[in-house]
Amino acid sequence: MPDGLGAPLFEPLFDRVALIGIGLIGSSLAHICRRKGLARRIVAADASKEVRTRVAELGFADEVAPSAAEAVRGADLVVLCAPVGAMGPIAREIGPHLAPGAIVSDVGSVKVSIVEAVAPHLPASVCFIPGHPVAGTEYSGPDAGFAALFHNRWIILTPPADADQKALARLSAFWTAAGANVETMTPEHHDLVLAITSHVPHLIAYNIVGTAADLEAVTQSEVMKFSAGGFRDFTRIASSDPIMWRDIFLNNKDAVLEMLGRFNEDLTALQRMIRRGDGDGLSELFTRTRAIRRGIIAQGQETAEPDFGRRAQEE
Ligand SMILES: NC(=O)c1ccc[n+]([C@@H]2O[C@H](COP(=O)([O-])OP(=O)(O)OC[C@H]3O[C@@H](n4cnc5c(N)ncnc54)[C@H](O)[C@@H]3O)[C@@H](O)[C@H]2O)c1
Ligand SMILES: O=C(O)C(=O)C[C@]1(C(=O)O)C=C[C@@H](O)C=C1
Repeated sequence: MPDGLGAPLFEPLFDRVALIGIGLIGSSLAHICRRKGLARRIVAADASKEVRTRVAELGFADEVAPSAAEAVRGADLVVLCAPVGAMGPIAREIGPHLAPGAIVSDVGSVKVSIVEAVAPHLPASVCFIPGHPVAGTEYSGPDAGFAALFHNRWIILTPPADADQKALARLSAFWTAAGANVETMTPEHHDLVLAITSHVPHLIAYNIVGTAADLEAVTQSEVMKFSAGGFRDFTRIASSDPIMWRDIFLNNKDAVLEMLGRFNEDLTALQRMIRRGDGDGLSELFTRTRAIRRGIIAQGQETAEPDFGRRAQEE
């Protein structure tokens, strides 16, 4: 049955793509590279021996390198797919082994701190174009990836002002062929936008699930038994990878705290409406928020019942 991802390219866009860190995102990139013929050779590296063994078993890479330094040798595209806090140390390791002219990118969920941590370790002969696919699930690890993850999702690239335009076009073509829509912006703006659209929502989910877990008047079995709708959606988000999210909050501190300040002010206003019995105020806000959800669906960013490969994972 056709998978909706289109035919493979006639010519691969890259000779050797090195993916460093093979969890959900790294393995999804390997799958789509293979599925669409984006690279002549896909090389995988991961700090964990267990993960390297599993990647070799799963067979979605042509080669599993013993180290990141080995993986990047001769690569014309290197994509760092590790947790945000690991990007700087990886850049330090691979810097001396990068091929001149290589494009180096990443998929980290924050951008300013990654640019600061990675750029100083890269030689002037490579082109560093940071990136962030706004696509994911609550699952992690090399078994979690699937080729359609980026399909019809955004990839945000944050090229430096003096970035090589040919390299930018080549990386954009790579993501477009992977099914994504490309947008460019500064790292600072990226971090502010993602603070409100992704980071604070995750913090709220972690917080509400933690609050429910700590209640004395409602038992744990009641929380589980009556989690049919809203709370259940929060538990999905709050089951996301702890290391990944620890690193995101530690590395997008200013923007997250700024958005949390705004969130707290609005929450206080809502609290007041409830206390004062301001039904008009509540329904006016809820009408506005419903329109936002409908706008997202109309843009095709969300389906009524998103799956994102979850069914396969849960079986
Ligand atoms: N999960 C999502 O929804 C999502 C979406 C978009 C972007 N991101 C970003 O993508 C990156 C990867 O996320 P993921 O969900 O694939 O994580 P994951 O936990 O599934 O996989 C991360 C992998 O990186 C490896 N790793 C850790 N340190 C390393 C190092 N020093 N060298 C080499 N490998 C190392 C780990 O062993 C693991 O296999 C993160 O920066 C995250 O912020 C995640
Ligand atoms: O769909 C989910 O489970 C996600 O949390 C994906 C999500 C997001 O917040 O939208 C999470 C982190 C990423 O950096 C990008 C995407």
